[in-house]
Amino acid sequence: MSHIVRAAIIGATGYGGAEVIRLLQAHPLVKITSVISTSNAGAPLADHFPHLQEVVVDILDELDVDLIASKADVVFLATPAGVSAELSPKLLAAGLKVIDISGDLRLKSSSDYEKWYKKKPASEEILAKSIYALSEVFGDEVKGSDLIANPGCYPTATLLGLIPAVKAGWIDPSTIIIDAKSGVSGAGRGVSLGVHYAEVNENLNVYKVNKHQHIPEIEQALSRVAGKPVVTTFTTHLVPMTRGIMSTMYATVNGEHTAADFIELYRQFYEGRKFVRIRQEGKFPSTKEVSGSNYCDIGFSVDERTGRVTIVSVIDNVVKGAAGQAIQNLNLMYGWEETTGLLFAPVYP
Ligand SMILES: NC(=O)C1=CN([C@@H]2O[C@H](COP(=O)(O)OP(=O)(O)OC[C@H]3O[C@@H](n4cnc5c(N)ncnc54)[C@H](OP(=O)(O)O)[C@@H]3O)[C@@H](O)[C@H]2O)C=CC1
Ligand SMILES: CC(=O)N[C@@H](CCC(=O)OP(=O)(O)O)C(=O)O
Repeated sequence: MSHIVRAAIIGATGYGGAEVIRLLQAHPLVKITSVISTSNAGAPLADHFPHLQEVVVDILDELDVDLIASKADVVFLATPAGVSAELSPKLLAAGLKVIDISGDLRLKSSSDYEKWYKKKPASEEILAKSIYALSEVFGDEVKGSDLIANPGCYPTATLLGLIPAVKAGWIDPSTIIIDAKSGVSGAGRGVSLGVHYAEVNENLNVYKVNKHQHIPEIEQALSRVAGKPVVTTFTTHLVPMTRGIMSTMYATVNGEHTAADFIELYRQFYEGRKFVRIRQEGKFPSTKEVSGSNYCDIGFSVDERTGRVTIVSVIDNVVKGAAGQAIQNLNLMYGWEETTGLLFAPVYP
């Protein structure tokens, strides 16, 4: 029988942190022992998130590494870029396991991190130690590790949709184009003009064209799987909805593979992995069909006229794209069944 693992959440007053709390409170093998805020320590968490009143330990702790180490075994960082690069080494030195939901530890090249995030990178030692934990693909490396770089939201949807085909050599990686769309919660709880209701409602915005920080993350993973450098075109759009990511991907098919062939390839690749669901031929997923859940749903079409495949992949950005996958990785880290505490159906409608 497993012992109960004690968890602390840094960034508990943000969307990612709140979702870690919501999901962990139902996890049978974890107890939340500390919720942490840098700007509101001593205040009740319910002041920020009334929906969490009486759900967990309510008073926000300050960010003090020794205090965290005295209360917890594992720490989730749901913090802005730049925080984990500096904080992770201290947390590890205090004997804690670290699961970082930010982008700080995902890129193995510190110069890429500096270029795309415009922040000071983590040390080479920390970058070498962190495991890029796209659970269904690199999950074998997670067990027993103590430093997890949780994948980004867009990369999760995109990579789960592309990797089986790239690995099998069924698509030409140099032809991949990714058209991605996100709900507004992906931008976090902080208010800015770009997420203002009047700017987003009944509007469709393209943003960070050829400048998005997830481009090097997607290319890093695709290059690893392809065994050669891969560059891609990846474009993001903001959609007037709260949760959800849809990544629509196009690539030239190598050889003669039908949509039915792709479906079979992906079903085999993800066999036994409950959180990736492959649609039947002619069926495509919508974001609402995974909302509030840890599922990633994928559909296919092959156009015989162009020789291209269209792959559509959807996730909930805050669950599979952040907190849910982080808990899936916690499960893998401790050698538990990866679905523990996560097998709930999407919220529909
Ligand atoms: N939202 C999403 O869908 C996804 C987000 N992510 C990533 O997860 C991270 C968190 O995102 P999200 O929750 O949306 O962001 P939010 O802006 O909603 O929350 C971030 C939280 O970080 C805390 N914080 C700010 N500065 C510091 C600091 N210097 N040290 C410690 N904590 C700090 C703040 O709380 P306080 O001031 O109380 O300390 C704040 O509530 C980001 O790196 C984001 O890019 C990744 C995947 C998906
Ligand atoms: C809608 C929206 O603004 N989404 C954010 C997602 C940010 C994110 O998740 O950042 P990291 O994965 O790099 O931590 C964006 O596109 O930048």
